[in-house]
Amino acid sequence: MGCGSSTPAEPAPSVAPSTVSAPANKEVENALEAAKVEDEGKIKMLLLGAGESGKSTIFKQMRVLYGKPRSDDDLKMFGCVARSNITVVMRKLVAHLRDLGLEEDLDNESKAMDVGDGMTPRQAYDELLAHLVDMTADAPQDESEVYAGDWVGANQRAGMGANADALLFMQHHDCIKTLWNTETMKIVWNKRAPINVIDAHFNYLNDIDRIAAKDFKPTTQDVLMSRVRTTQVIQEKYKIDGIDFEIIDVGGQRSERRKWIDCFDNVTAVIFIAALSEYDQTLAEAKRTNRMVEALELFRSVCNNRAFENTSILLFLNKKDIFAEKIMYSDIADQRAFSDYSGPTQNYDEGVLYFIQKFKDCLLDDDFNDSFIHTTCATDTSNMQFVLDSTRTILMAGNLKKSGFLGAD
Ligand SMILES: Nc1nc2c(ncn2[C@@H]2O[C@H](COP(=O)(O)OP(=O)(O)OP(=O)(O)O)[C@@H](O)[C@H]2O)c(=O)[nH]1
Ligand SMILES: [Mg+2]
Repeated sequence: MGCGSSTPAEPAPSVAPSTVSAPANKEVENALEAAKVEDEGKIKMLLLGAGESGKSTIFKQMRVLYGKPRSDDDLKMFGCVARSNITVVMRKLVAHLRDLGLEEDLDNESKAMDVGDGMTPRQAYDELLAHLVDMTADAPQDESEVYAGDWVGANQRAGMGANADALLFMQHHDCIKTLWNTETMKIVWNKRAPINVIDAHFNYLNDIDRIAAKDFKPTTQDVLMSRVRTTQVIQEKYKIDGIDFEIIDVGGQRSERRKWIDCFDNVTAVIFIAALSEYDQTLAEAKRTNRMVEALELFRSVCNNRAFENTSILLFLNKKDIFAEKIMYSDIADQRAFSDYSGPTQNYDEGVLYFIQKFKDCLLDDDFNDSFIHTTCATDTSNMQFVLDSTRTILMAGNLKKSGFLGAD
């Protein structure tokens, strides 16, 4: 297989025949046979889907459920990423507050508050606008001073951009907290669809003090909620109940998809992940394209790809938690692409069924009729344990042939 990987596959034995004696030849044959048998018993799962659908989160859950605990070095990197994620989301929200013309609301809120010696929401907003959005403020404080005694600190593995944003978080977390806790910000949050923020970072924003603390050590949940765009094919191997599993994660944004084809060989199952909650959002990389429309098109092309003729295809409709929340204030039928939705508003079950049908409509034949589809929350370990265990059982039984699965959970 041609995938680049963080955990390279065992190299297949290869020796040029002309240089090998007869007994050695036998050894090579045996080794090749052993490798083939090992490969045949192995279950190879490929995670596919558009950007931000949740592939890497499921990849991380495999490690939580079946792999080794993270090293401190890993956790420091994720700590740095989590802090930078907060700066990214806040930068977008502050700019959006301005674009929505809500500064006056913030002023009114500030006037009605008695903050004593503390800062008003308007002051917090002005500071964030200068430092995070317009970059009109002075150069930041010395990094070593900010990170003195900090467990996470700066982290080379997180990359330059994440380090710069994590530093901004450490310098302005008081302002971020003050502004986040305003009524005006609640309005901005509910109008976030056009600005493509990561919904899971809502939880980070509600936990600023812990994340800014010098002894902050990311929890498993923090790691699962952290966001780094995948730009490399990554694979990991697990032995579960004596069976070898290999799971492959790829980048889902448009520019990453040309790398997918290198991973198509000998795949037992494709797990296609689509975010249910993204029906009212547009792509990060193409602002005019609805994310759900993109996911449907991508699903169509994956299911009808000849490379997967003999491959099981499973569909995970992910981010069900965000979908459940969003459906209460963002109507499916308000989206041009889904104006044919005729079910009741604010109805989770009807909304899910509608999108399941949209995915089924992508198939040329009815092979998928027997299939199982899971609605998932990739950041919820117990939900993923249930889903991945049943996926595993079905794949191991070998009774999934070019289909997916449909199971209410
Ligand atoms: N609330 C919630 N957040 C989720 C869920 N699944 C993923 N996320 C979050 O969504 C963000 C994007 O998820 P990723 O796993 O990085 O998405 P991806 O599909 O790997 O994206 P690319 O690497 O760009 O292809 C992360 O911050 C996750 O924590 C979910 O079911 N619920
Ligand atoms: Mg990813």
